[in-house]
Amino acid sequence: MVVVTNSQMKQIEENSLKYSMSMKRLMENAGSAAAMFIRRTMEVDGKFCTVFCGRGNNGGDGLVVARKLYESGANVVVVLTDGDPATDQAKEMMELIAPMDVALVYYEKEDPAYLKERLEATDIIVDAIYGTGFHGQLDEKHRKICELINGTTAQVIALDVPSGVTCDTGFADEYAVIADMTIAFDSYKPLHVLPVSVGYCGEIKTADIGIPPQAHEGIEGQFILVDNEFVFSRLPKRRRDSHKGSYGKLLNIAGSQKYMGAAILSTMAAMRAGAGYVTLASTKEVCRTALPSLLEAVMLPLKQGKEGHISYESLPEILEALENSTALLIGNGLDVTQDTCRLVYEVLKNAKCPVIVDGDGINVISRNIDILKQTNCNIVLTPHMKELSRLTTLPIEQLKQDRYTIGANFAREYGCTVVMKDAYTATAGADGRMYINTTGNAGMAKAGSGDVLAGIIGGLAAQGIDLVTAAAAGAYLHGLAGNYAACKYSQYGMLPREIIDQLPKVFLHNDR
Ligand SMILES: NC(=O)C1=CN([C@@H]2O[C@H](COP(=O)(O)OP(=O)(O)OC[C@H]3O[C@@H](n4cnc5c(N)ncnc54)[C@H](OP(=O)(O)O)[C@@H]3O)[C@@H](O)[C@H]2O)[C@H](O)CC1
Ligand SMILES: [K+]
Repeated sequence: MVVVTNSQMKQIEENSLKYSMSMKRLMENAGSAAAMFIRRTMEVDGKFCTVFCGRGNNGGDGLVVARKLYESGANVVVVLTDGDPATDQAKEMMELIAPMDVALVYYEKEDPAYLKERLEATDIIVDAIYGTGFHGQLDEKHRKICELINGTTAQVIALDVPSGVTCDTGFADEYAVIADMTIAFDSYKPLHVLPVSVGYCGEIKTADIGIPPQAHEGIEGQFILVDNEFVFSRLPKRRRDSHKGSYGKLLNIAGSQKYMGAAILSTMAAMRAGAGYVTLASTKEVCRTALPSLLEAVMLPLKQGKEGHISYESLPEILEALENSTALLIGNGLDVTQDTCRLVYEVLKNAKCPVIVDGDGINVISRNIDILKQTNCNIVLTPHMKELSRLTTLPIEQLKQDRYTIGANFAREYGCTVVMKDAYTATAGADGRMYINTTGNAGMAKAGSGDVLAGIIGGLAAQGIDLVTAAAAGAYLHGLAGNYAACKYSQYGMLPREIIDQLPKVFLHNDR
């Protein structure tokens, strides 16, 4: 599905002007298409419609819808929420509607009691206050208006964007319009697919507004919704004539006296994700303890430092093992000590295979971010919000509002893939693309889930699956297996290890 950003949409609109299209025509087409969708979905003749129009082009589209619904027999009132239209084409639409028997009221000048009464009698509300031009938060006046809209029983149809939702981030003001239907003009925009905003849209329809196909040339979608088709079209079936060497060797440098479970979970998950060999490189104590749970893994027992972590003296053994590995996973439960910092830096500088850095590996990198520029390998980082905040040195509040832009910029600047773990994990590729994951549930919000995800990504990468795909597909598989685990053990009761147990079911259901 092609999803275009606000600026890409503007570019498409500009391109279309080169093919003898005009802004006025586009607005007329947008409003007409929206009115047609409304007519197709509900009875309009004789119904009460209230159209809320802002001062921008979204409001102009609303004026066209108002005219078309009036022509279809509706009793129409237009409420101008911000005074007269401000753009040329919206002004023209105002002139066209003026002679009609459509009441035009200015929100500020109207008696609130009349408006309340009118809304109680309204069957259809058209939200044309803000479209793609909205940014920031709703002001007090518009919050009141949106509250009125959301408080009615009328069908609410949003034009392009439910007002109060920001196009590219999906960030919604707490009073944003909650629509029953959103009519996206020409293309899906990020807010129509982003998990944070999709709930505000209701049913989403795309309307052809007459933009010629050539106007889309050269516009590449930046947001990709990861679904079953995306994942399983990229995970090959295993060949009957293959052997364990065909599925790669993952070196997993993980664990410490404090965090033994992280080493076990990540190793187990990598094996369940199909890797041919998985080697756990950890302290002797961790390896000995982990062995009964990891019968199929290869153990690389290393010297233990004073604080119970892998000693820096183990570096030569690790580098030797790295030589014949097809992927490296580093960081799960490593602990942050002087030794592990030096170890992570040296290993990253020497690695040539794809590398997945999780947990304490990320914390170590955050202390010396430039290390990412001194490597000769492809890297995936898998930070949760707090770790992303450390990596970018930005507050979590800011990340929550715009993690897509921030994550994409970070990925581009450091040439790596960033899996931003959250209720809805998003993976930023170094090429600026964003892969949105929708699987998963709140039962996965438990210590150890991240180790499982890192292991899955590592297991896929070891098999030669390109890193961005391994990361995006890994997040999807992890979430889906988590959903199966929640069905079996409940969100309260499920454990991260059960996500690993459910992974085979995900593969089985998809003939892998
Ligand atoms: N893309 C196309 O081909 C077509 C798009 N159409 C429609 O146009 C809108 C986009 O229209 P635009 O005029 O760019 O923007 P809006 O109508 O969404 O709103 C712009 C005005 O709102 C102000 N604004 C923004 N945020 C706030 C806020 N938080 N508080 C108060 N006011 C706000 C904004 O002010 P600025 O300060 O940013 O200048 C604008 O005045 C698109 O969604 C489609 O519906 C066409 O009609 C068809 C072709
Ligand atoms: K709108």
